[in-house]
Amino acid sequence: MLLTVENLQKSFPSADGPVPVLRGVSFSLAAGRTLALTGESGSGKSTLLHLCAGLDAPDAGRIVIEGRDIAAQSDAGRAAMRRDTVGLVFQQFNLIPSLSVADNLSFHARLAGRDDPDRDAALAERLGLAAHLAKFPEQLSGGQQQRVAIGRVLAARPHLILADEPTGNLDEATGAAVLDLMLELVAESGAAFLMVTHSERLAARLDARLHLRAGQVE
Ligand SMILES: Nc1ncnc2c1ncn2[C@@H]1O[C@H](COP(=O)(O)OP(=O)(O)OP(=O)(O)O)[C@@H](O)[C@H]1O
Repeated sequence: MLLTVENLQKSFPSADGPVPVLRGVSFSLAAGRTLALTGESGSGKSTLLHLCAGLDAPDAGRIVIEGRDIAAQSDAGRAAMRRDTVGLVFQQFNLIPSLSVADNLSFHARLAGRDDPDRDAALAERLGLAAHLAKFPEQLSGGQQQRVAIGRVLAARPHLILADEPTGNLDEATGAAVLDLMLELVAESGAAFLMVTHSERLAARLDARLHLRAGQVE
């Protein structure tokens, strides 16, 4: 299994004491498979995604990525796993405004030491960005910006791609087209893909679904 999550627990502090958000979540995801993470607002989807990305640490339980327990790593070890193994796509595109589209595309691959100009050019072509490489993010539409964010992740060739409502800022038609393209490129890359979505329709396009209710898998 590429990703195995076992009995994950996470609470957040509040004035009335700790509030449990994840209450024993377990699942696994194989390489090349896509999984939609659904559930009501507040059910713990983003929290689960952030833990899988090593952006936060669980209170209990295990997150094993390619045989390594991410929670058992030091901060530096977690940062290295994020850089080398995991790719993240958020609802906010999070592009670097001062860098051109071309430099945004290759940014993560460079950090991971996997920069390949020929591959980047082919990826830009597939993403419909070839004519926009010298532009800056603010000169692109939302759909184009999200395609840059997706390309930036794919260019670094992560084995696990985590996406938090990646089409949430796009209109329905643009969102559906961007998701199709993302799924096609993810399938070609062989990565495992975990995506938070509120949309039943988008969730149905992935191989499987994990539905959270009040911090537990339903
Ligand atoms: N850093 C934090 N500190 C305190 N509480 C938090 C924190 N992050 C999340 N929470 C709480 O945890 C619960 C779950 O939040 P989470 O964002 O994981 O839900 P979600 O299912 O992704 O919701 P949505 O669909 O609205 O994005 C919420 O009640 C939220 O207020």
